[in-house]
Order: sequence, then structure tokens, then C-alpha cells
Amino acid sequence: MMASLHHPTSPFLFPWPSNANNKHGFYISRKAFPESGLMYGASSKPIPRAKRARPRSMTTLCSKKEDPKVDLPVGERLYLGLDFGTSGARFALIDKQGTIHAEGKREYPLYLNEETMDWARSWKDTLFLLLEDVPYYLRELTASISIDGTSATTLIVNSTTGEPLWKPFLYNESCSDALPTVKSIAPENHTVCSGSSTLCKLISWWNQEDSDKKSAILLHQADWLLWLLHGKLGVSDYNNALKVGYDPELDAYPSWLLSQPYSQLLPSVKAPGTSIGHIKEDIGSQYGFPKDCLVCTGTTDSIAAFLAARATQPGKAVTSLGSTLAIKLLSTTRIEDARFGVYSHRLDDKWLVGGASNTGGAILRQIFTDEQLVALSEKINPVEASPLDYYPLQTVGERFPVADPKMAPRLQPRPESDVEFLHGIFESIARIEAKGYSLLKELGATQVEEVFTAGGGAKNEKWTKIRERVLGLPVSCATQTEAAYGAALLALKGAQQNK
Ligand SMILES: Nc1ncnc2c1ncn2[C@@H]1O[C@H](COP(=O)(O)OP(=O)(O)O)[C@@H](O)[C@H]1O
Ligand SMILES: O=C(CO)[C@H](O)[C@H](O)COP(=O)(O)O
Repeated sequence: MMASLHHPTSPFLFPWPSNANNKHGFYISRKAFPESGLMYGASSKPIPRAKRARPRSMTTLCSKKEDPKVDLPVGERLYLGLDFGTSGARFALIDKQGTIHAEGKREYPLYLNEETMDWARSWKDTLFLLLEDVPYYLRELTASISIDGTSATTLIVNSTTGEPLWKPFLYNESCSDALPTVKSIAPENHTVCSGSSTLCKLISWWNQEDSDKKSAILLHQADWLLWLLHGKLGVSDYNNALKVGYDPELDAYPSWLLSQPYSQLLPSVKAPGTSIGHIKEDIGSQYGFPKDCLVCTGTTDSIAAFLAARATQPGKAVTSLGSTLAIKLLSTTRIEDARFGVYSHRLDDKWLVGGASNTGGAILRQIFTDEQLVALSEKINPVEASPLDYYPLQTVGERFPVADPKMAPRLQPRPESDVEFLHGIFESIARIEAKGYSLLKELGATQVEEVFTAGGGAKNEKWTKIRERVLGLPVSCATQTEAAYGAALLALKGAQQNK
């Protein structure tokens, strides 16, 4: 299904100065260690507060004399983005020029109840740990907050208390039991006609749950985390709501969905980066955020990564090479075909066409440590094509560019040499990426001209060169590779629109 979108453009795409970068000698954290919450500066050694370099052009904004001064014009504010990805969460705190004043990362604490992970508790604790990782003297300058989360990660919560009524359905979980029902009500090959769609998860829950369903509401991971900060249940954004069936072109849920009994659980939908309300007074005072701090709607992690890359012209694309492989191509035409896991997110007056594969970094982390990846990558010759033909998956099931819940992982034969093995995995994932982009072209999307890379894999130069060779396109590392930066841009958008 193809359509062009004629909508009033909103300032979604930011023409940022290219020099937007980190403030040095400041609180620039590269890594957080969850057990201690200790933050490490760019020098990778703990920088005792007293020894931090004092940036120029001080503006005294902090009451406590030992706090460093903030290098911001008086009255300027900061904007906080939080990214809840597959393997961990991050924050980025920026000013209106897009300069990063602080950033940090937390891994999810493992809360296992008899082998079952309590994800809601882990995400909630991580949220408040990240708020505590924001330097105290910067929190009081924070004007707005936004959060991105993994797409189609779904919570069914109590519509009064917000407490989860069921274990969260993760982004790549397939509820194919509900697929026949979804296919019977939705248009052919609609985005929701995939086992991992939010609508399949909603219907699967609806069919299993026999308690009172009137007190339930559906939220996505980012929605629920934002609710913890603003306290208004039942608000989502049109990126997260896409896979439950929201139509971003109509700016409404379609009638075929609203006529269903479970439509009573659907959240209201706003554009990403729209102010929902102020931070809850108790949270604000406990963590030192000002009463006027806005909480704004978010987006999904791969769209936040696209926003961070600041790709603003059709034909530009971002591959999020994180735990999974998600590709996003800026297109003037909307493409949707669940047979291949292809869908389009709205971005301003254009479309982000793409899909998300279950291949990606997670399988790498299952086999190699990050340090081994660096050491082995150094020995790879990216000019040579690997003869190994894998389909690297952690478990059975693929979403894109083949939507097959029964697709099995293929990682044999394993060569003696780990360098050759890693080369084969990199090359095989690159082939999947190339197949994804060529499929988008076949389905009518704007021709891809350049690919920016976000996510943990973006830093691997050898992999980038392999991907350039396989894709036959220029591939570069996005200026900002963290989705948290994209979420911070949404917080900035919300604050600017609320003036
Ligand atoms: N040097 C490297 N080369 C290739 N991949 C890497 C490297 N370092 C980390 N990764 C991969 O990056 C992934 C984490 O990226 P990240 O964007 O944090 O993921 P997510 O947010 O999806 O959890 C890991 O799965 C890891 O395998
Ligand atoms: O793989 C994922 C988790 O990282 C998500 O599916 C990814 O966000 C892609 O979904 P979307 O295109 O809706 O953003």
C-alpha cells in the first residue's frame, strides 16, 4: 500500500550545527557501572568532583559552592533523553544547540522470579537510577524529558494504578496464536499482520485473560516509563502505536480496530515530542528536577536513533546496529507489506520506511565479548568477501526482510579460526541488511543513497567497510549514534512547542 503524506510539517527534523558535540573537562560519562552507579569520565578514570576542569565563561547557577558551574548562558535550559534499548538504557542531556552536557548508561538489573525476568521492575529501577546519574547541578536546569523504547514492547496495566497485570510482551515476542484473528479484521498485509505486532499481543492477552478487563489499559514500554514521571495513564505516540494499528496518516485508530471489544484498552495518541504534562511533584522534588520540567511523548528506539543521526533528505537511511538490525529509510512514499515485515513510520511530512530483523549484535554478544570483537575485528580483511553463509539469529523466528516465525538460526559450519567465523557473521548480517534495502526499493520506496549507522555496531570500522562493499553504498557512522540523543531532541521539540 503506497501513499504520499500531505501533513503540516512539524519541526521534527532538526538542522543542527555540525559542531554540536560534547563539552570537555565536564561531566562526560562514557560508562556506568550498575553495581556502584559510579560514572567514568572521558578519561575512563573516575574524576573526583573537585578535580574536574572548570569550563570557560562561567554562569553561576548552582547554590552549593562546591558544585561546578554550568557553561550555559543565564536562563538557558537543558533537555533530557532516555533510551531503553534491548540490552541496556542510556541518557543524554543536551542544550538547544544540541551540545551534550552529560550522558550515561546502565545495564538492566536482573530480577529473576523462578527463571522469569521481572522486566517491569528492572526498567522502573533503571529509570530512577539514570535520573540519579544525571549530575545534580544539571537536573535543576532540565526543561523537559522524553523516552524511547523498544518497539511493540507491550504492557497491559491496571487503568487506575498503572501496575502491570501481565508480564510484558517483549519487542520480538511472537503471539502467532492471535494472527488469524488479526488477519481477519485488518487490511491485507497491514503492519499489524505480524506475530510480533502489538495488536497480536493485545488479542493474545485478551483471549487468555478471564478476569475483569474493564480495568486494563495497554501501554508501550516508553509510554509506561513516561507515565512513571508524569502520572497521566493512557498516553502514547504515533510511532509506538503503529504496531497496535494506529494510522499515522489518518491520525486516528481505524474503524476496523475501534469496532473490536479490546479497543477499550487502546491509549490515546499524540505526536512524538509532545508535552503530556509536568513531572510529578514528588518525583521532581525527590530527584531535583524543577516543577516546570515537562514530560513529552517519546518514540521507538530505532526512530530515536534516526533522529540522532540527523538524516533529513529522502534517500538517506539509518541502520541501527544494536542488539537487533533495524533499518530506516527516509522516503516520500509510504510502504507497508507484512509479508516481508516492511512498514512505514510517520516522520514529519515524510515516511520512515523499514523493518527490524532479529539478527544483529545480540548473537555476537552470545558468542564473543566486546573485547574479543575488537581484537578479532582488527585481523579481518574487509576487502575480501567471506564464503561463509549464515543467518545469525539467537533463536527461531525472523521479522524482516523475511517475516517467518519459524526461521531457524544458521551458524554452521564454524571454521577453526574465530577471525574467519566473525568475518562470516559480519558479512552475513551485511547481506541481510542489503536484502532489506533492496526489498524497500522493489516495494517502491525512495532509492537509498547513503547509510548512517547507529548502535553498538557503528563503532566497528571493519564491519562498516564490509557493509559498504556488500551494500554498494557509502556507509558512515552517524555523528550521534545513541538513540538517547534522539530522545533528547524530542524533549527539546516538546519544550519549544510548549513556549
Ligand atoms: N566492537 C564491536 N563490533 C561490533 N559489534 C559490537 C561491538 N561492540 C558492541 N557491539 C554490539 O553492539 C550491541 C549493543 O549495541 P546497543 O546499541 O547498545 O544495543 P541495544 O541498545 O540494542 O541493546 C551488542 O549486541 C554488541 O554485540
Ligand atoms: O528491534 C527492535 C528493538 O531494538 C525494535 O523492533 C526496533 O525498534 C524496530 O522497531 P521500529 O521500526 O518500530 O522502531
